[in-house]
Amino acid sequence: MPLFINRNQIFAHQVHLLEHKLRSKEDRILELETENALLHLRLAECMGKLRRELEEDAQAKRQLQQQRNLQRTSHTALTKLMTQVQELRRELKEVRALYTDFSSEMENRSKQVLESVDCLCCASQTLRGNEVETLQAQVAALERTLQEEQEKCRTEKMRRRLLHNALIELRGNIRVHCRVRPVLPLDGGQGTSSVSGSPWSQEVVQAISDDTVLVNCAKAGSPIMNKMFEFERVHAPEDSQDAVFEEVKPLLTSLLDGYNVCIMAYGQTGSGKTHTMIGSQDSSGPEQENMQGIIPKAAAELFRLISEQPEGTHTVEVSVVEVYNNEVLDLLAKDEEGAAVGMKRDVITTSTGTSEVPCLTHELVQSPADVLCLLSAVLRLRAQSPTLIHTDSSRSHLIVTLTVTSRSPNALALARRLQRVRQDTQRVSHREWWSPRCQRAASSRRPAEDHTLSPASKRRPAGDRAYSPTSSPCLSPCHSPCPSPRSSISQTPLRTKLQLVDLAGSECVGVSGVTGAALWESSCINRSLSALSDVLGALAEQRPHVPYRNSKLTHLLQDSIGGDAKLLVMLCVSPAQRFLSDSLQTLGFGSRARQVQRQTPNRKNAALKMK
Ligand SMILES: Nc1ncnc2c1ncn2[C@@H]1O[C@H](COP(=O)(O)OP(=O)(O)OP(=O)(O)O)[C@@H](O)[C@H]1O
Repeated sequence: MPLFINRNQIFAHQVHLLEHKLRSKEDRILELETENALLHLRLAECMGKLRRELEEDAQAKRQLQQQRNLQRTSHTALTKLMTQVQELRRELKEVRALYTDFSSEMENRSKQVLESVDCLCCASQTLRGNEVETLQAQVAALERTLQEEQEKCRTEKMRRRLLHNALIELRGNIRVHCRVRPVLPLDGGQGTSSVSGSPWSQEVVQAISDDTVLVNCAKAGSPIMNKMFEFERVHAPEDSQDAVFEEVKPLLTSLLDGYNVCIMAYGQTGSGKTHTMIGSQDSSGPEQENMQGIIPKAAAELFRLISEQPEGTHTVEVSVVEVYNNEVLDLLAKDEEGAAVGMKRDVITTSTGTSEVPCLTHELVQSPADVLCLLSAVLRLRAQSPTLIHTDSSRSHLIVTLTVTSRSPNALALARRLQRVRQDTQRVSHREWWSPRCQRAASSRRPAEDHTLSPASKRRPAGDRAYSPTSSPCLSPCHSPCPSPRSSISQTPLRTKLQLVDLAGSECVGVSGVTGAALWESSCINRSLSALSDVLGALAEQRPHVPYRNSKLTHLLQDSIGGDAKLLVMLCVSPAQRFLSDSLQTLGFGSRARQVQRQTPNRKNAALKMK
């Protein structure tokens, strides 16, 4: 073994030892770090657990608080309930007490009543026969008084109506009635078969009294906005055909007093014009009579009135025309084989200024049944076609005219008076017209044939575009009374016309969904109705020029609208929301018609003098 230990070796040994120590320290550090990391992990886990536990704790506390709140509110509610139960018990006790009192009182009273009934029975048994008779007489007298009072009331009502009618006549012989029909499946829109369930069929037009219609114009969801319209008579949906006719009937007596009468139904498509004027055709038997409209009922009433006149003094002729696509068709005309065909006719203005349809077929009728027979034959010819609104939509205006010729002594005298009045009026206006100044103006402006024209037609303003120079003194010897010398008027019968008009309905083509030929029909209908509206507007504003000739319809009805006929416009309206704007338009038309102030006719004065 060497004695000397190399220092280097010692150092190396020490270094080795130190390195060993270092390594073991490093291992220890590594171990400690690993431990530290594990401890961190465990700490994090513990922290998470602790946080969760804290949250659960907080939630449990919240739930506890909620439960406590719930307990508190339920306790309060329970207390209230208990108080209410106590109050109810108290009230029940009071009611029971009241009931007991009441029942005992009732018992007492019924006992008293029974006693008094017993007494009365005894008394009645003891009543002498003549006392009973006195009582019976008193009852009879009371009943009589009641009947008298009822009669007085009826007379008073009638007097009021007559006064009302007189007032209307003073206002110008135009009266406007309105009929609101019931809500029908067609109001609900296409494909709807029931009246309920569709917002369109909501009732917005209502007859609120005998003479007032109320319209709720508000849109869905917005506040109520009402408009009121007043007419001479307003019929509610439940009013029957008879009730409607009763209000029209008094007009017919005027026919025999020398007035022309015109009854015209106006309204949008499907509003009930045909139902009102002609009636329902699909029912049979006695029911059919109730469903008859104004035309058949008016014919029956006319013949009834005639039956009260001296026998054989009155004749009635019927003519029926249709205004279809602004053409006048004679529905009673027959072809060579005798088949009914709608034959085209013209409308002209006669020398007396009245409108006339030359060559129009007039059928002599002897009874209302004859009129019905003719009517049902011509209705087959009338243009009809289905639209989205109405399956039997009339595509034309129908004008049924009953001309009454009266030869009774009274009528002949009245006719003489009328002729004289007319001749005098014409002479005066002729003198006014044919003044030297006018002569000069006329000779410079008009061709030679003009002096065949009547003063009435000469006075027509130049703006009236259909001015006809072809007028002759008498175009239709049978149906246009013309001015004649005084010697020839002595036997002229009295002729009056009853015109019954079922107008075609106005329609919005977007809603009715018409195309092709029906679209053209629609535009013709709307144009003629707006011409009618223009005529009324011009008359209401008393404009010098009234555009009768803008349409065949207004030209045909010229005498009835602007002349001295008694005119009744029957406005037909649907009550439903779907047709609100159409209904407003119809009611506006009626209001305009009411504003027309016509001159009191000369024939009225003559008729009054006759009486
Ligand atoms: N007051 C009413 N009561 C019961 N039903 C009615 C009434 N008015 C109309 N109707 C019914 O409503 C429908 C349409 O009526 P109507 O044919 O008279 O309409 P309109 O006005 O003549 O239509 P259009 O102008 O299109 O010919 C018909 O089925 C008719 O029976």
